[in-house]
Amino acid sequence: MNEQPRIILSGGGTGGHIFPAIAIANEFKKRYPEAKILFVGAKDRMEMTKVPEAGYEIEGLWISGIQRKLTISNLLFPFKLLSSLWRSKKILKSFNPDVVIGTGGFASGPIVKMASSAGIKTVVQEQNSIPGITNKWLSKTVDKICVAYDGLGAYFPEEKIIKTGNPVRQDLLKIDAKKETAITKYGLDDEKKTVLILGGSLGARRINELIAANLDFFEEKGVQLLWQCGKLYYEEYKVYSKRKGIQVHEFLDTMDLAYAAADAIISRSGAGSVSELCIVGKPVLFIPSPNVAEDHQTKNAQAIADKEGAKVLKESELEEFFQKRIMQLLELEAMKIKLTHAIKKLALPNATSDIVDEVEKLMQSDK
Ligand SMILES: CC(=O)N[C@H]1[C@@H](OP(=O)(O)OP(=O)(O)OC[C@H]2O[C@@H](n3ccc(=O)[nH]c3=O)[C@H](O)[C@@H]2O)O[C@H](CO)[C@@H](O)[C@@H]1O
Repeated sequence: MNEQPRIILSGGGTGGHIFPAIAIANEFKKRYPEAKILFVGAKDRMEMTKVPEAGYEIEGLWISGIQRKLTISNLLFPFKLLSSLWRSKKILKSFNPDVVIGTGGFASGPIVKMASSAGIKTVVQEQNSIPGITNKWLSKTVDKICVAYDGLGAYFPEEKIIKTGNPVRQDLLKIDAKKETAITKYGLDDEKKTVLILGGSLGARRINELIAANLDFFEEKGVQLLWQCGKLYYEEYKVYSKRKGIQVHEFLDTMDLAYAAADAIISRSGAGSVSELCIVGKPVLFIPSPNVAEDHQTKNAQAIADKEGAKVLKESELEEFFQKRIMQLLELEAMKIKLTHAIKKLALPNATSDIVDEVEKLMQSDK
């Protein structure tokens, strides 16, 4: 194959779409150090900082999602879409990619669509068991669709689907040897148990409220907290970092170390978080977001719980069961062993490499 493939990656809005794209880009760079890679995202969204931090260039489109209510942003949507399609055409013409890969989110719609209609090879990667609007829209015209769950034939053309799993950043694949570094990095007490709290890439209001209401409980139990509260909530919650044994972070940039430090993890069940937690293999309590399309986070979490790989609590059950469940995860040795063993079995650690294999095959084909 050409040693200098030209690749456009596009996905964004939330970390769940950005980090898979970065993992794929890194795998390409490993295989083809001379590869030319460009990201395309949405102006003002998380990708505009996270992608340059990962060492890649990004172009931002004027695009946003459609909300379910009447807003100014919705009224502007047709104009944004037209402007983004036009801008995408220009980007494709000047960058001249061999392939365009979309990892979901509204940011990826225009560029992947324009690439398909220009006859450029295209792939989308769907992280969830129920696809988002953008990938459904793109599925008719793209060449291949890499998925992480069975049953997506209900939404996508069956002949295009390849089950690969979700791309996970390389540094998360081996965390067992990193505990000591993690304890030093986060200044934790190695005599105490650590609970890591994750609200997905943007943070979760209900989880933050729950943790704030249980700070005395954790202190009584001698448990320290590594708490990612999200950018939107940081101003409100950072004050709790003043308490001993509690660290509040807006966003964790070294997730490998955060996972390595944890004795138990409380997390939303976005697809990327779930895929990573299977690889990490620690006791997990999922609290799915009830505010996502077709309740897909509950499905993501339930798929793991059905195989006895994690515990799940709905937001409506937190009052009654939260304290009991989290202490079980920290204290019941037999349960901990059973859960970690079962969740690890569900890991698909070769996903990134399998996706890049599929993209390579497509690039070599006549289409
Ligand atoms: C509210 C919402 O719409 N959530 C969706 C979003 O989730 P969200 O954007 O939260 O994404 P995921 O749970 O899939 O992944 C979160 C990613 O952010 C990283 N991370 C998180 C916190 C942190 O401090 N540092 C950090 O690096 C994690 O390591 C992981 O790679 O996209 C997912 C994948 O399409 C969907 O399944 C979720 O339903």
